Amino acid sequence: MPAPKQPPSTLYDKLFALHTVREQDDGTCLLYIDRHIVHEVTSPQAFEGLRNAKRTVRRLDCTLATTDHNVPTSSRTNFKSVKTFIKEDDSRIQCETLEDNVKLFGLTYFGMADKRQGIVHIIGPEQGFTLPGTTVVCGDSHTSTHGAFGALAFGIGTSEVEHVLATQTVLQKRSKNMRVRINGTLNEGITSKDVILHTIGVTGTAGGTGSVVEFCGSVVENLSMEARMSMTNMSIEMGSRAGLIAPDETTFAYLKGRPLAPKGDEWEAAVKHWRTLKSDADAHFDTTVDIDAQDIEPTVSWGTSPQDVTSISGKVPDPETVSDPAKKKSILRALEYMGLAPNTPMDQIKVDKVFIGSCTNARIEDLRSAARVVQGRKVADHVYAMVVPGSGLIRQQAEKEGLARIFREAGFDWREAGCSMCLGMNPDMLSPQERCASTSNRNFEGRQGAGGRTHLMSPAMAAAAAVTGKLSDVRKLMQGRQDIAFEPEMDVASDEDVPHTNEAAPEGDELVEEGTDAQTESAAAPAPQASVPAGLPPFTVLKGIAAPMDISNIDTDAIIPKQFLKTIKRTGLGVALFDAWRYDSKTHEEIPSFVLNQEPYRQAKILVVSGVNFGCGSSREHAPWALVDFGIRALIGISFAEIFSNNLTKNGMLPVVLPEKDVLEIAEDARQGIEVEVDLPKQVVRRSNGKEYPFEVNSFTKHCLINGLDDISLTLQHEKDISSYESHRSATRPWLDGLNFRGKVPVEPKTATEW
Ligand SMILES: CC(C)[C@H](C(=O)O)[C@@H](O)C(=O)O
Ligand code: SF4
Repeated sequence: MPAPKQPPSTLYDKLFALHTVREQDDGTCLLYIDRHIVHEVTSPQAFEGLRNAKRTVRRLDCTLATTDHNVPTSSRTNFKSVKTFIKEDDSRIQCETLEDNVKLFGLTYFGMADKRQGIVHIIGPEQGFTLPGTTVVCGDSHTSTHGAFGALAFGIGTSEVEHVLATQTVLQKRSKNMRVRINGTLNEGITSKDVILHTIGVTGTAGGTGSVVEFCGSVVENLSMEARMSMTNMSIEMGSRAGLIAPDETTFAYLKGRPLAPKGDEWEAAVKHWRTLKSDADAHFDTTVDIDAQDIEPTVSWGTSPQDVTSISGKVPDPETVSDPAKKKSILRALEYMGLAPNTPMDQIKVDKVFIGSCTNARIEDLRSAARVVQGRKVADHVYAMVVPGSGLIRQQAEKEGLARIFREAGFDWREAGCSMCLGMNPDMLSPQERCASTSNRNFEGRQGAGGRTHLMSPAMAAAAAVTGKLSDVRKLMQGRQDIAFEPEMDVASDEDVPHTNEAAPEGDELVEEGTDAQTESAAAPAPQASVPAGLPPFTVLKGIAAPMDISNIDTDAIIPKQFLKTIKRTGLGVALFDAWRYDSKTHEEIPSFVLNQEPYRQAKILVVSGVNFGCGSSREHAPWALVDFGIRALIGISFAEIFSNNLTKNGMLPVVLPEKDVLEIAEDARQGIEVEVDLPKQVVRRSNGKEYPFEVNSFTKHCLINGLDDISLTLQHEKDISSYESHRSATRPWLDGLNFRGKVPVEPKTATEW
């Protein structure tokens, strides 16, 4: 009998189906995770959970750890250990905690002494750990980067990190399908960073909410892998769950020969499978956005959200010309923060600092493109400019190609790999009011340092700003210039002949060679039995004071700023909730006008948000932890960012989504200090006048919240399904098993009983 004809599907639909271990009646699916990358910021509490429950890491061969956010980018020539190298206590503790967990659980780890260390989203692709057709997760919102390979890649919160470590799965609902089609030919001097900034300007930061976005069209097809990654990296800034690009010959050529990519016959089999990974011609997309390449100019941001962009030949917007009051208010607020006057030509804005780095633009091509602009020029006198390669290997390659020399001769600071000034969790930070031309992805208030002002742009544009001292059209600087070719192939293996900047063996890194056996053995260790569900406080009916907030796009950096992410605990963050808005930065006294500093809102149990897209940006679960620690258990709003919303429910909190009209009515009670009731069993919000507002909630989420159930124990009840999925995966996609890896791996893991 012929196989039933499959309906046309999108690449996302195919990837989702390929990874579904089981599906519940309400559509919640258990998805198998092929690749898990771990960093020091979002993992300590997850490992703590595993330790407490005496659970092990299910698939050591599918998990890779590195340290990136907290690491100083100063020279590592004298690096001995994290303990002696990292001066800030909280940063050091977070990195040491990762190293302790790496040893305890037996993870593969690229530590600071290893030249393969770097930003999570750079090292995964660089090593061939990220592969087409896989699911990739990390406790980090920019995991979307890996979607450039045709992988379903998305950020998760810390509770989900723990879930993946223990079960190698996540619970997911299907997203909608969105397509961004970019056709035509890019003009001279336009890079993929301009393309994605322009696209976000068109869609807005909430344009992709609820969707997985596939980028396609001739422009995308002609981009290199590095350039594609800059685009999928920023797909999270459109609010989408993930960004995807169908794998093609460019993808395969990039991956071939990478240390963790399949080899020999497995390579052939893998490529055969990868070639099937594309959307069918007649597949249905819920939304399509068409962009004409000719409309894209060098693009820069002027405000405090990645959607606040314009062309370098444009001007700072004038709020007086905007009729929508909410939009006008948000422009006014952004201009005040950015210290910009309306109608200022963008190319007259002077900068103090230039940052070339981050998971968006710290790859070798990015450095080449910046070096082309910089060569033979000097950094402007009043500017401090830095280049921070995305990994130790990129740094090494750039030195080999002479790029480092070009930067140094021009007056750039040439740094070691890490997240650096992208979010200032390490010593690289802006001072208040300092203005920075940055190749990173977020220009939120305080993102690069409290009071710092960020303008997002491409590496070439950032280089142009460095040498001219102001935002500048890079095309003018390139006129009549000969293009320099930087051709050497990048060596991504762990080559012991090439000395790393760290000569000494690290104290903390007890490493053994060739641990593949240990890896495979422990990967095959029997999964622990389900324990009694660890208790979350059950959520039934909540009645209390509701605090009103009416700003749109409140990001998680605002809810809990970066300096508070350096904790290894879940508790105690309530005092830091909305820190920059709640306390004066100089006196640290409460700002009386901020709602949570007022009575009765100090006792608020509910937030009523009458702006859209609350919780956008980072995946930090610290945001819900801070809210719950303050006393908030429910949020009522028009729309919430997806990772944030997920993180709420994993912490026993309820996001209630209602139409704007309803939210505004409830906000009225909130403003008057009247209590509001959220009834989860009946799925209604009730005002004191008795008016009820019904809301939707996924039945599985409702069940877990009402019963205070933790997902891991529930998932482990489906151990048989997970194991049989794994057997099928090994039989059909064997290249995904085991780390095909000749490098160093940590000492053997302890077993749960040894703890
Ligand atoms: C620290 C981490 C949770 C965060 C993220 O999720 O994105 C960070 O990488 C960021 O860019 O804000
Ligand atoms: S966005 Fe910045 S902080 Fe986040 S992972 Fe990328 S480089 Fe690091």
